[in-house]
Amino acid sequence: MKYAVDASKMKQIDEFTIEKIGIPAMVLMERAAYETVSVIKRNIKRTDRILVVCGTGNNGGDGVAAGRILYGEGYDVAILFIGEETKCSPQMKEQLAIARNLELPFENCNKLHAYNIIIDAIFGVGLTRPISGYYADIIEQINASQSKVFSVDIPSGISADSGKLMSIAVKADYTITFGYQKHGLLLYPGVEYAGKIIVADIGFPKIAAEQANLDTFYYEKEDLNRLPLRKSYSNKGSYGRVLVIAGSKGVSGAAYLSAKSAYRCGAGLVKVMTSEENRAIIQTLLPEALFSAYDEVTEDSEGRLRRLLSELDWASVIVVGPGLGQTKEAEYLLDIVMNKAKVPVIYDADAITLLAGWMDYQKLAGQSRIDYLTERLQEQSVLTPHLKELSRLIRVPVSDISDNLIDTAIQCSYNSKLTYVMKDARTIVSHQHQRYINVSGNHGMATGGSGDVLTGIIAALIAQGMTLFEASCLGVYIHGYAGDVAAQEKGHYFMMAEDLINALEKVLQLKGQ
Ligand SMILES: NC(=O)C1=CN([C@@H]2O[C@H](COP(=O)(O)OP(=O)(O)OC[C@H]3O[C@@H](n4cnc5c(N)ncnc54)[C@H](O)[C@@H]3O)[C@@H](O)[C@H]2O)[C@@H](O)CC1
Ligand SMILES: [K+]
Repeated sequence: MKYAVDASKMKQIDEFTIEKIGIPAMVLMERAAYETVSVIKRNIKRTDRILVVCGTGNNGGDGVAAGRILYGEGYDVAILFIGEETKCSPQMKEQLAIARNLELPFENCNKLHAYNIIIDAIFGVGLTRPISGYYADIIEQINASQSKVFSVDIPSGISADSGKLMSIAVKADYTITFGYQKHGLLLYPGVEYAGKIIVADIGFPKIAAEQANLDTFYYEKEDLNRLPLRKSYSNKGSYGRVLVIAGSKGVSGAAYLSAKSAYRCGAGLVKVMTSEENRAIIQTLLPEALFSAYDEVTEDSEGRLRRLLSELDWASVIVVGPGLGQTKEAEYLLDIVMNKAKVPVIYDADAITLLAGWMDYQKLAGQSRIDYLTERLQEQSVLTPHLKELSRLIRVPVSDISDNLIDTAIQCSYNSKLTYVMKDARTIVSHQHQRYINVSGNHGMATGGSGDVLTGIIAALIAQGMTLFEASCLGVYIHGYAGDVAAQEKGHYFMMAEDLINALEKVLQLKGQ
């Protein structure tokens, strides 16, 4: 598990390190420059011509210092300084003075084509407004060049907070980022602009991060070790009972995928509750699953309610929604789950659309929609909307959500005990003040049934004793990792949801490796 920061957290860490600990800003800058140089040296030739493009802030200062170090080692380097010198930060002024004392060559912009390596040190985490004019022209020229580009801290033009373009951004081959991953390097489109990302330690002390209360993290391969322990002295009762309330007349695929994924991730028992019509197909495709019809024709309504309640009591975790439809019947089932379930519930797909419909009906808008969910759903609930479903749920346009993923996640969960899994190319899991950004997965997973698999995985992890937030983060990571394995084996075009389930075999075996 690693933390990621936005611009304001990074500033807090910087300031604490400099002001409270007493490490001078110039020392940090020199270390940043050395780390940058060491990555660059590993990836260029002695004969390359290097242009360092520097802005007025400390990002520019890092660039000038890196240029100076390379120059000292005999590389062919020039500095292109863009901006007004009077507006430079104190450290940038110092770096410029040192470079001039050493008579480093300074270049002007129309010579960009004469260099084949560009160090992009125009803007870092201090970028606060859209880029225009001269700066935008230079960035356009960098992107049009054939040069190999190294971005210092973050590609200039990418928002460190959201990953969005501040009108235009440098397309880098490598990004050397300091101290911590930045949100903007993990989120789209920033991740595509960054190229290969190297997180370099430049000596921020641990205590600086602690006082900044870092609250956003991501997982890496070793986090697969978080999978719940399996004990040798155990039986199927030890690993929980997942009830999947899914599917409708003639729609059985979602229920099957969810239930099978839950089994494949270690759940002890999985029961599919679906339409009687799906009995034969579910029992044929997944004989391991228990079966219960929610629409048995022989029952009266009281008998039916009693049976449904006993199924809820049987479960240690409930999934409701995949392929359930939006009929009166689905509404009835959802209502029972919302009011009667005493165990964790994962609300997915049609269940989320139905919830949105209820709020439309009650004419709720804005924050009151989020508050309604907080009040109406029991604390032990996970909601797994993709952005379109989330848009319907909280009545915010999809474009606004995707421009402000992290802020939306904060808004949904800071005052609530619910866990939100906001599914996108970079899924965000949010619970109270903590957020997880998922970095596994690929576009081959944008295929029918992929979400049903995720729901099953999360349910299995909850069934085996993980907290809802932990299970959601790890579930999303495993799901994406399985997608990466499937893409490798089958290709992005060919792969489909069933391949994700098959790939779980390899992913889960990575635990302990
Ligand atoms: N403060 C520190 O101790 C350290 C900072 N470091 C570097 O410093 C960077 C942050 O430095 P700064 O906070 O000085 O900020 P930046 O260097 O990222 O850029 C801010 C400068 O650009 C200007 N600016 C912002 N948006 C603009 C726009 N759209 N058009 C034109 N000008 C614009 C600002 O007015 C300011 O002068 C980090 O990304 C990192 O590279 C590193 O040296 C490590 C230590
Ligand atoms: K930069």
